[in-house]
Amino acid sequence: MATNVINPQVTPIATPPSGPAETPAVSFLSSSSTTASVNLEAKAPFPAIQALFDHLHTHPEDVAKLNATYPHRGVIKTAALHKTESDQKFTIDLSPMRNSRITESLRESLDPHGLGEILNFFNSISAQYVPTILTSLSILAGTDLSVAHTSYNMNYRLCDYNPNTAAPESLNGCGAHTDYGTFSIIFQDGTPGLELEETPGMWVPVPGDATVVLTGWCAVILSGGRVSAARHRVRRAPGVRRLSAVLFVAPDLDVKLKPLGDSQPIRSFSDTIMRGHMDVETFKQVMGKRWRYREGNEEMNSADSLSQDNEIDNMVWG
Ligand SMILES: O=C(O)CCC(=O)C(=O)O
Ligand SMILES: [Fe+2]
Repeated sequence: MATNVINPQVTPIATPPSGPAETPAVSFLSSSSTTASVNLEAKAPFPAIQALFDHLHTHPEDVAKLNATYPHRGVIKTAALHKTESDQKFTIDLSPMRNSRITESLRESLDPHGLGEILNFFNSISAQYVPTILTSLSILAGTDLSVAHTSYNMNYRLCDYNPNTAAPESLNGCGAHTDYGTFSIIFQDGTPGLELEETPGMWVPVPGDATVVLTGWCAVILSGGRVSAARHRVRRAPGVRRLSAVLFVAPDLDVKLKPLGDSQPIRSFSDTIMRGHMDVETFKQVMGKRWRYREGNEEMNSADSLSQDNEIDNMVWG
């Protein structure tokens, strides 16, 4: 069993009581920390993930069928093939809602190339670990976060940082960002590249075989600022392929984004947040636009692109 402590000088302060043998041990590093160390027996099925990417890279007819299940934005994103300035990676975005649109016949074509195994992995990880992690995070937040997570609003993402992109020498795998939701569990194939911003501008590498839980904007808001968000990025080594699998967990789409519970927030939030004027769905749309721009999957006018970071800060903070 691997224990991945990213910042060992900080004493874990929130370890849930030990439960049955299969209960994962999750320890967050400190109340201002942005990462958790996790003991996960589970390893993501990277041979299956590689097989799925390899198959889709060479079978455009299956890409077209997969994308047709979510015509709004597609499922496999390959902007990095022709955009040098965007993130140099390919992604496959799945979610329980989208997966229900994948037909039996498409499953029959893609299951031999890993899809079935990958979906089983995400489904089992979410059932096994998400409630425990929410419980641990609730200790740090000082309030029960599970009340805002009743519908399992999740996304499953596979990333292929592949040397075969438009800018093979670019170090930019995934630009600096903070995830929008409550937390994300990142599984890695052993290849380094993931980095956390410990203090502004100071990037700390995460070991390539660590599984980490990173908190996002919704955790900051719901916890009244008691939980901080983990800004992160992925650097590429030219010529080296890196695979990752990420499970994103967010509050229910209709939840009003404001500090939960009765205690006073420890940071000053904007009126929009304090009055609960923004729901998770709207916040996700604003964040998603910025996200797709960075990844090269959506255009944005240049005025928007410059102000997006500030836009989120202004929306959240007073
Ligand atoms: O590939 C990784 O390790 C992280 C990816 C990531 O941060 C994301 O997709 O939000
Ligand atoms: Fe992320």
